[in-house]
Amino acid sequence: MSTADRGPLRLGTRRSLMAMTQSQQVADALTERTGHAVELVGVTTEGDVSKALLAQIGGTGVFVNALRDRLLAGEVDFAVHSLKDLPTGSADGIALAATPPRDDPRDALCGPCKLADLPRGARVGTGSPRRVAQLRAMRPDLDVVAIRGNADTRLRKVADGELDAVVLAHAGLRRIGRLDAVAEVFDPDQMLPAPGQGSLALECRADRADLRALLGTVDDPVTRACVTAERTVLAVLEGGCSAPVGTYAAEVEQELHLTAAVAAIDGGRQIRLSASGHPDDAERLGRDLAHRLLAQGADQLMGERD
Ligand SMILES: NCc1[nH]cc(CCC(=O)O)c1CC(=O)O
Repeated sequence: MSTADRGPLRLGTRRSLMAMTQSQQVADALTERTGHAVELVGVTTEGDVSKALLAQIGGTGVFVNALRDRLLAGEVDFAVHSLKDLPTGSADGIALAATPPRDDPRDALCGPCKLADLPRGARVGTGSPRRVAQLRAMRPDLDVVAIRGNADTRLRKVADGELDAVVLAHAGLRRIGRLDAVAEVFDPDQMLPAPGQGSLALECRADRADLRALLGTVDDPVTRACVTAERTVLAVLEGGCSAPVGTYAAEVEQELHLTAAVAAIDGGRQIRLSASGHPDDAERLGRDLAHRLLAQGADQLMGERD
């Protein structure tokens, strides 16, 4: 039976507002391009129920594995993930069928004022070692507090006065309709985003050529090249989403520009390098840059924990 005979395509998604919103956007884009109806199937993942800090459980696919299990069992046709939550290694039997056009990849400060105007010793929440390291590099006086929970929960801690500010992904805030909370959007020169931040990933079973072609209609090759370069840096450095690794790639006039940094968690030292090349060589660009970072001591910096 071909895909067209099966009724609506079943899209597996996490149940959070952010996940549901981004999945519905993908569903609408697919229906517009292909005429296929798409229905959302909510799936609870380990990352949604575990209380552990992401820095401890992250990088191992806690937001992803349950969705992949549903794909392999044939219970859903494809899954939509935040690309930043995908482990860098490939998964048996699973294909990355599309990366739709990327949303804003930058991080945002949510609070009463810009970072420079926060009082000395202000309490700023984030669970990400990458954000911790870069925040401390800019403002060593801050009290950086480890938090987790969905974006709404984190914003509530600011509203309740428990924290002075939190750092969140601009893309996620836009998806949950909370750009009103943003006081400052960090330029990548100040804070390099996580590899793949702001991008989505559509996965399906590798043996479903029909689906891969159908999902490919929403793929954006520029996004694919950028996130390939970024994720290759992370893969070579063997870090997950919990590693203090920031990257940013952009394509300008058919040239791919990539910047990557590894930062000590105390903000004391950072190694930051850039390279450019052809978008078709995205993987090599990422690999070469990662090896240059390692040659300058990146692995030693990543190993330093406080
Ligand atoms: N790990 C949680 C997560 N996964 C993706 C996003 C944001 C949206 C995106 O990057 O696409 C977030 C929240 C955050 O970092 O603020």
